[in-house]
Amino acid sequence: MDFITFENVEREYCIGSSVIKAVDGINFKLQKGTFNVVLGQSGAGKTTLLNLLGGMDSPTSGRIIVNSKEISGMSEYDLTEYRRTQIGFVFQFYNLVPNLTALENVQLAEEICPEPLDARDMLKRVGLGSRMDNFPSQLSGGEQQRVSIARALAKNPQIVLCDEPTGALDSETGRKVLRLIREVSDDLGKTVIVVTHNASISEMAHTVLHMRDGKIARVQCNDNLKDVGEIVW
Ligand SMILES: Nc1ncnc2c1ncn2[C@@H]1O[C@H](COP(=O)(O)OP(=O)(O)OP(=O)(O)O)[C@@H](O)[C@H]1O
Repeated sequence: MDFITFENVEREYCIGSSVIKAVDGINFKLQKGTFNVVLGQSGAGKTTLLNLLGGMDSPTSGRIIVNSKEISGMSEYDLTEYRRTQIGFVFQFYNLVPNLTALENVQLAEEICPEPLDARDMLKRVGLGSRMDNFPSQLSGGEQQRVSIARALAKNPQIVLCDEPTGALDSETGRKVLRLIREVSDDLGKTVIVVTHNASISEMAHTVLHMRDGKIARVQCNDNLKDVGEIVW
């Protein structure tokens, strides 16, 4: 059964008298537990798509269905609940709280979710078992991104949304972070969606949504997924 469905979804923004169609009538379906990539140039509508799926924005028209529930048209109250319980976010610049340790940053997730996973376990899972008491400023960029992945996982969400998760990292660290995100989908059965400019990442995804000018120009389905180590960056 389809886990995520977008049906004729549009998102317009009005600026003065002009209308920008950030997302312009898109249709796609994604399956549970898969690793997916949204690819496109700057301004193509990738972040808008991610925000719509994450319940941070609502479509101007069309339907978004997640796990058999329509989230387009949900009340603010229900959307807040959806964001809290179903969605983990990983951002390009980590968004960690600077005056909290790695552990405390991950524990934040525990406080807002009904069925969180153990923060210490999640930090161990991302290879930071020995760095739990460090503040973000004491960690490298790749380590900070791993804390943010642990924080997203600690919410125990169905879906993990990643907006340019390797954008601020060098290529080797980026590979390690991507391998970790892929493992999350493989081992924990999470549905992962990664927004990126980096076309080479698409070879490790089940589904690639190629976006251009707010539209999905092509949906690419891969049967033989490459490991991140096989990808030419
Ligand atoms: N809140 C907003 N108000 C007005 N216009 C917006 C808003 N959000 C996005 N847009 C516009 O919608 C279009 C798509 O933006 P979006 O951020 O989704 O693209 P993107 O593919 O993620 O780009 P990038 O890779 O540069 O982040 C752009 O023209 C952008 O300026």
